[in-house]
Amino acid sequence: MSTILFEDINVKYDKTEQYALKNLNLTIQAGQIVSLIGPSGCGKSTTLNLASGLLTPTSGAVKINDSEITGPGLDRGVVFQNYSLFPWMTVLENITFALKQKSKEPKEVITKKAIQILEKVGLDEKAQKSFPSALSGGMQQRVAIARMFILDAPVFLMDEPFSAVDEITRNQLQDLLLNLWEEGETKKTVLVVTHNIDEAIFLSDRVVVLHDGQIQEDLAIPFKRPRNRFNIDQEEEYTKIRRELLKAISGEY
Ligand SMILES: Nc1ncnc2c1ncn2[C@@H]1O[C@H](COP(=O)(O)OP(=O)(O)OP(=O)(O)O)[C@@H](O)[C@H]1O
Repeated sequence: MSTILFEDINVKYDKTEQYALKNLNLTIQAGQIVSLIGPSGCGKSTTLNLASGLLTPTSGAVKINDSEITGPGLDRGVVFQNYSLFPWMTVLENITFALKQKSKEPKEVITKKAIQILEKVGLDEKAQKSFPSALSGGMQQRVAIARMFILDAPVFLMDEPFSAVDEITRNQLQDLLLNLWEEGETKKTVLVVTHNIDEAIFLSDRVVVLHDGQIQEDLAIPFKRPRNRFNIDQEEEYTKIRRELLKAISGEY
């Protein structure tokens, strides 16, 4: 199990005056799902890119357990908004290619595992043989989620993973993510960037609101798992949390 630690982080991009992140201290406990939310430009993707190793902080350190992150690594699975698949490979090849990087098992075993996970996320043989461009956005994100789970990294990083799909598909993908996460023997540590308050509440153990590169609010989400979206939004606590987050996001404190 892996804890992600952001320690005294400052980030200033080249040729900019402002700091994108200022004195950020944040710990994502092992096995927790934490959402980052906040207005456009507040530093959500910058924070996620630090954890993925695509970006180095100007000062401070990002660690997984005791090890400082110095670049991308197989210990972190990543899903972006605009599908992280190789367009020149079929869906099945996208999964087997990823698995081959990690596993020395025979080709037949790898193919069998890939087919199993794709069936589990609801992609039949026809979809498996298709190229990503022939699939809907929702189906492509199913492939990206399948790949993330089969690679079995202890940390998942997701940048607006469901924002390009319609609301029904979005709900289905959230359920898929939570079902796979709950099934896991060792719980993955998940950091999700989203613009959607209801998504953040439904998925998360904690929701962190960023504002101008600083933490504005850090709220625990108390609802028991497994969650049912049609039950939790009836609870009084839900309305209270939603209101609190909305206020923090819009800068009314
Ligand atoms: N490559 C870059 N070069 C210069 N400035 C950047 C770069 N990337 C981000 N920034 C700036 O850093 C700040 C934080 O950006 P970031 O993308 O992390 O915000 P965000 O909260 O993810 O925004 P959004 O919700 O619009 O995706 C913004 O002011 C942005 O303009």
